Amino acid sequence: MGMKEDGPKRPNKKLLYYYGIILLITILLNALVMPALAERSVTEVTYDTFLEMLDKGEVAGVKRDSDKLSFWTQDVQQALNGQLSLKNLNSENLKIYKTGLWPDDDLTARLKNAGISFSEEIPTQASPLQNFIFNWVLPILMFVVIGQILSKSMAKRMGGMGNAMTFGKSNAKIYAETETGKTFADVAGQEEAKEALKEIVDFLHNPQKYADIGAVLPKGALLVGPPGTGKTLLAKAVAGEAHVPFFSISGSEFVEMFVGMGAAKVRDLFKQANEKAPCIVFIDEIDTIGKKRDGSGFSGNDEREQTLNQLLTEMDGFDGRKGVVILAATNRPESLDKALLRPGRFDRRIPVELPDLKGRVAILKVHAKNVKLGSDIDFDAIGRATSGASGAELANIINEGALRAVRQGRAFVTQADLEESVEVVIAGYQRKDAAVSMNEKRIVSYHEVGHALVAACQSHSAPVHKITIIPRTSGALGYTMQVEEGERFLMSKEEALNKIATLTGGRAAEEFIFHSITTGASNDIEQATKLARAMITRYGMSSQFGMVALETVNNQYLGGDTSMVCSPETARLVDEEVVSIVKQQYAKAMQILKDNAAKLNEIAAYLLERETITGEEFMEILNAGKENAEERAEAPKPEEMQAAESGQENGAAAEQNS
Ligand SMILES: Nc1ncnc2c1ncn2[C@@H]1O[C@H](COP(=O)(O)OP(=O)(O)OP(=O)(O)O)[C@@H](O)[C@H]1O
Ligand SMILES: [Zn+2]
Repeated sequence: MGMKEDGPKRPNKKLLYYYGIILLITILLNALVMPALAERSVTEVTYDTFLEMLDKGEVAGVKRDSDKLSFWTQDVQQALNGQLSLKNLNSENLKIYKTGLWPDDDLTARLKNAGISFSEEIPTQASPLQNFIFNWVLPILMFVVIGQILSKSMAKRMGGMGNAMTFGKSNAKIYAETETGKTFADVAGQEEAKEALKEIVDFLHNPQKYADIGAVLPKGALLVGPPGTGKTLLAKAVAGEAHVPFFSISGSEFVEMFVGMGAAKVRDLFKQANEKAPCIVFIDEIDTIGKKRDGSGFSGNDEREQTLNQLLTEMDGFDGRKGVVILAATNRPESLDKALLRPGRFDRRIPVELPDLKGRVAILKVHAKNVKLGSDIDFDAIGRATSGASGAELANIINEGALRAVRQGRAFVTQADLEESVEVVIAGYQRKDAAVSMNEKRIVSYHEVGHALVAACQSHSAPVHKITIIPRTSGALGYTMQVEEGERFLMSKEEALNKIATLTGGRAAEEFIFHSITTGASNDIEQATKLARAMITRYGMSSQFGMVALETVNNQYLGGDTSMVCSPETARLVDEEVVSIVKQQYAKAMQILKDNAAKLNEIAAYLLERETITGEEFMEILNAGKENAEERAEAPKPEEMQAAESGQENGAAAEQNS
């Protein structure tokens, strides 16, 4: 375990270097700069000027060198004798002169007569000690003081590492949170993750039990999932349940440091963790240091690599039986260096997925625990309307709802508050001041009703929950919200096609009614294209290619950017099929709108007047005077508010008004 000795050694070495440099500077000053300065203050005069000054009695001391004669005035002599304070030495009248040597035999006698001191050697200053102090001790002391001040301020910038001279001993308080105060009860849903973590809690409670039987628990577990799903919360809950200290640091904190500091920080973290064992060490965003090392040799990020290597060394080095458990979180597991995932390191992987309907309802309830609720609250409805929302977003929805209640001067939260805050979280706040022209509002009305009508007239799409043309801060000028009735896991090919048709419904309505189109459909277009492409390349729903993966998803949890894994020729065919799918669905949507032109006009006018209509109102108008109305109502569809879902109509129309 080299790490223990390594820590303190490093700063000592640094200190030595530093003092070495100070010494060097001082020597240089004394050897080069001082004489040069002294040389400057010597004025060269002719020999007869010397004689003249000598006659006038201005010369107080003379020194003979092999090649020159130096002499000086009374003031200098006094200074040399220590009778004058040093600060006067610089003044004008304190001059040392020199002149060439002249064969002058009676000079000695004349000097003697005049009582002038003369020598072969320049008389040393009165106090050699003083000289020593000024030339050596003071400069060195000064450097030491400056060094201390600099290192302190440097340490401060590095996030309170304390004294830079003692890097190895930075204070525990930065990471440690002795009691997190969180328990598994604070984490709603995530039952599998909790189950997997319970073993770790048990181990921390009773390491001896595991040691006795010879079992070794994994040193580390990797929490993997999309942002905001409660990974940090789970790690805290483990520490809370086990009543052990919680050391937390984010991967990015390691990398922002100076070269070598990341590795030092890792060493430091583990040293402290070892001292406080049993404990939890939580490393958030581990991907920032744990990224795959590219074997390209010319790596632009030595610092990161060094930090990662140090982390691996530490993980191998420490004794798992002591009770230090390392939890790390990431939402880009695919980018992690394989070395991190080897046995003895983060060999246990705990998925922390987006909550399902049950999970969402549970999370809403957990966060509503301390919120005063009205009697009309229906968490189930909110849960259904928030498919795809993360725990963090759900927590936010509850809080937004409570804030809205306060704004409206109520003492409790109503269902309307929560419904509005769902929309705030999805699409931003209402923009009441947005100056959307009447003409644009009309276009938006038709666009949204177009979506809704196409959705409602197809058998396999989620019921319309709400249509609104109130602009939102996200730039949406309106949107149609579809909410499925239950949990949803699979999508059939037919449903996928219908979804594309629904997405094209907005643009189709614009074209049908106004014979001109706007930029308002950009988001619809993007989503329709994405889905059509995925059907072909990932879901095997293309008759042309069948069950062949033509794309890989690079990032499972973050937006899922993909890359094609096929020949350029195939890629071209895929593009063609994407175009053809979207075109077909657009034609289908257009046909639906043409068949229901009267309803389209009627509902759009109603929406324009009301600005927001509910799914029931929509269906009522749609079904009025229709015989086959019940057809749709009989096909209850599972949840999933289609992300088009709430289609945000961004685009130039929005930009013009903002
Ligand atoms: N399952 C859950 N139960 C209760 N609250 C949750 C849950 N998931 C998330 N939250 C809420 O969301 C907040 C943010 O979650 P947390 O920071 O743990 O997410 P994370 O997965 O670590 O996110 P990131 O990947 O962005 O770091 C929590 O503080 C909590 O309020
Ligand atoms: Zn749209």
